[in-house]
Amino acid sequence: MFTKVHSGRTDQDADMDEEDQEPETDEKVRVNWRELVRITRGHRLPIAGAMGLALLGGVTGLAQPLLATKTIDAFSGSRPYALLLTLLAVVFLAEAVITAFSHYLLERTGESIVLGLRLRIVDRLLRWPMRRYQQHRLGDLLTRTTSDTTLLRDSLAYDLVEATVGVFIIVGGIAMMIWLDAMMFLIVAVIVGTIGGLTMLLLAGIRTSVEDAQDSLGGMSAELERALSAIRTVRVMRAEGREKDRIGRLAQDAYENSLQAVKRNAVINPAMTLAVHGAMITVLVVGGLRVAGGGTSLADLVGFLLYVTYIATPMANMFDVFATLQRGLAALQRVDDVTRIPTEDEEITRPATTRPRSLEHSPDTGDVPAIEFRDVGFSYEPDRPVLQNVSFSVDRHSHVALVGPSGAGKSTIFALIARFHDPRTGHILLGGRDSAHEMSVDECRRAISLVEQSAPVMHGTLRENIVYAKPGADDAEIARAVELASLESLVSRLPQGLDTPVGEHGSALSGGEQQRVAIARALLPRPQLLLLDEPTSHLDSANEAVLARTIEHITAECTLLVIAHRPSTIQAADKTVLLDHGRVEAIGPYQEVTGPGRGSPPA
Ligand SMILES: Nc1ncnc2c1ncn2[C@@H]1O[C@H](COP(=O)(O)OP(=O)(O)OP(=O)(O)O)[C@@H](O)[C@H]1O
Repeated sequence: MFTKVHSGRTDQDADMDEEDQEPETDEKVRVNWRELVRITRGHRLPIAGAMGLALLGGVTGLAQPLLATKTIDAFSGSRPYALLLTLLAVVFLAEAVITAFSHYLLERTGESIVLGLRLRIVDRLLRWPMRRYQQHRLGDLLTRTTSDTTLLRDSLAYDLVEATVGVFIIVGGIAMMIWLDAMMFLIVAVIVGTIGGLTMLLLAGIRTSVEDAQDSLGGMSAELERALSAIRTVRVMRAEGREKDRIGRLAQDAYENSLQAVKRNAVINPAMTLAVHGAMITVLVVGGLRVAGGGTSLADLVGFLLYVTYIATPMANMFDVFATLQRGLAALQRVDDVTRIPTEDEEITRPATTRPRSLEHSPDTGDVPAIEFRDVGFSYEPDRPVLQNVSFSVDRHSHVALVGPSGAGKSTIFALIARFHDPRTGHILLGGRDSAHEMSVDECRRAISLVEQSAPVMHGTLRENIVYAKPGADDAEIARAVELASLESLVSRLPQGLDTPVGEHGSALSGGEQQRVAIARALLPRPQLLLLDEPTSHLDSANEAVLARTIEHITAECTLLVIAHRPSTIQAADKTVLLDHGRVEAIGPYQEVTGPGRGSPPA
C-alpha cells in the first residue's frame, strides 16, 4: 500500500509551535486509460506518423478483396485483367512495406516513452523525503522501475495504435460487407458480437491479476535483495533453505496470479477462432444457398468472405489489445503510485527567506556559532518525542562530541542538521541563519558533510568514491583529502593506487579504511561543518590511532561535530554534549559531563 501526501508544510508563522504532523493516508488514486494516453505526451508526432502509416497499410489491405473481386469478375467475363492483377500485386507489396515501417516507428516510440518514464521514476525515487524510504521496499521499487515499465511499453507500443488502426480496418471492412450483402453481415455480426461480448467480460479481470502478480514479483525482489545484502549472516546462520522457501512463496504467489491472467488470456484465441470459423461457415452455407437461388453473385460471395478473413486479424488483435491494455493499466498503476509521491523539494513549500519572529532581534553578526540548536523538539511519530528542548551550540573550528546512550537521539540530531527532517519546534541555526526558514535544503547540505557510522563505500574505484561529492576535483584536492583522512599508506599499498576497484560496498577494504574513505569523500568539498558518526566497532588500536590523527587534522580544517563512542575521541573534544532520552543532560568538558554523579555514560 502506498501513502499520499496532501500538502507541503506552508508554515508562515515562524515560531513553529507544536506543528501538526503531516497527514499521510493510504489513499490510492486509480489510474484509467486517459493516464495511459497522457504519458504519450511529447511523442504524439511519431505516434501520429505510425498511425498514419498503419492506416495507409489498412487502406491498401482493404483494397485487396475489392481488387480480387474485380479481377475474378474480369476473368470470368473474359475482360482484360492483367492491369488489375498487377495492381493487386503492387497493393499487396505496398501493404507489407508500409506495415513494416509503421511497426518500427511504433516500437521506437514505445521504447522512448519507457525511457522517459524510467528516467522520471529514477529521478523521483532519488528525491523522496527520507521517511518515504521506510515505507517502501527496495526490491519492489526496482521491479516498478524495470518490469512494470516494460509491461507498459508493450501496452503503449502496440495497443493504443493497434486499437485505433484496428477500429478503422474493422469499420471499413464492415462498411464493405454491408455494401456487398447487408443480410449476411447481420448474421456475421450476431455470431461475432455474442462470442466477443462474452470474451470481453472474462478479460476485464486481467488487470487485477496482473497487478497482484506484479506486487508479488516486487515482494520477491525485495526479499531477494534483503537476503543477498545480508548474505554473510544468511550463510553463517545456515538460513539458505528458509530464505529460499520465503522467496519461493512469493514467486509462487506471482506464478498463481500470473496464471489467473494467463487463463483469461487463453480464451482469446479459441474465442476468435470460434467467431471467425463460425461466421465463415455460416457465410459459406447461407451464401452458397443465396448464390444457387440467384440472390447474390459468386464474386460478391468471394469478396464478402475475403472481408470476413480480412477483419478477422484486427478483430483478434482487439481482444489482445484489450487484454494488454489491462496489463498496461496494472503496470501504470504501480508506476503511478510511486511517481505521485511528492519529492522533498515539492513538499517543502515554506519560503526559504522568512526570518522566524522569535529570531528577529537575535544577533546574527560577529562570531556566530557554526551550528546552534535552540529549544529543538522533534518526533518521528506523533506522541513519541525523540528530542525535547535541545539547546547547544558548536563554535566555528571547534570539536564537539555528542555522547549519550543508545536511542538518546544523537543520530536524529545529525538527521535534522542534514535536513532529512525539520524540527517540530525550535530552531536550528547554521552560521546564524535558521536552516528550516532562511535556507534552502540545497544550501544547508552544501555547508555540511556527513560521515555515517556504516560509512557507505560504493562500487567503483577509490578515486570515484573520494570525488563523489565533487566530481571535478583536481589531483591536488584529492591528495589533500587523502592526506587529511590518513589514507596515503593505503593508496600507496594498492596495486593501482587511487584507481583500484574497491568491490561491491567497498568489500575490498577493511572497516577502518572504509570509514576513512568516507571521511576523505566528506572533506573534499571543504564543508563548513563535518558531522562524523564515529564507528563503534571494527577499529583495532592501530586504526583507532589513525582515526584520532584524522580527527585532529579535520578540526584544523572545519568545525567538527562527532557522535563519539571512544573515550579518546571524547577527551580530544573541546566540549561534550551529553544527551539522554532526547534531552540535553549536560554540556561541558568531558570530565564534568561524564564524571561521577552523571548518570549516562557514553554509548
Ligand atoms: N526513522 C525513524 N522512525 C521512527 N523512529 C525512529 C527513527 N529513527 C530513530 N527513531 C527512534 O528515535 C530514537 C532516537 O534514535 P537515534 O537513532 O537518534 O538514537 P541514537 O542516540 O543515535 O542511538 P544509537 O547510538 O544507538 O545510534 C530511538 O528511540 C529510535 O527508535
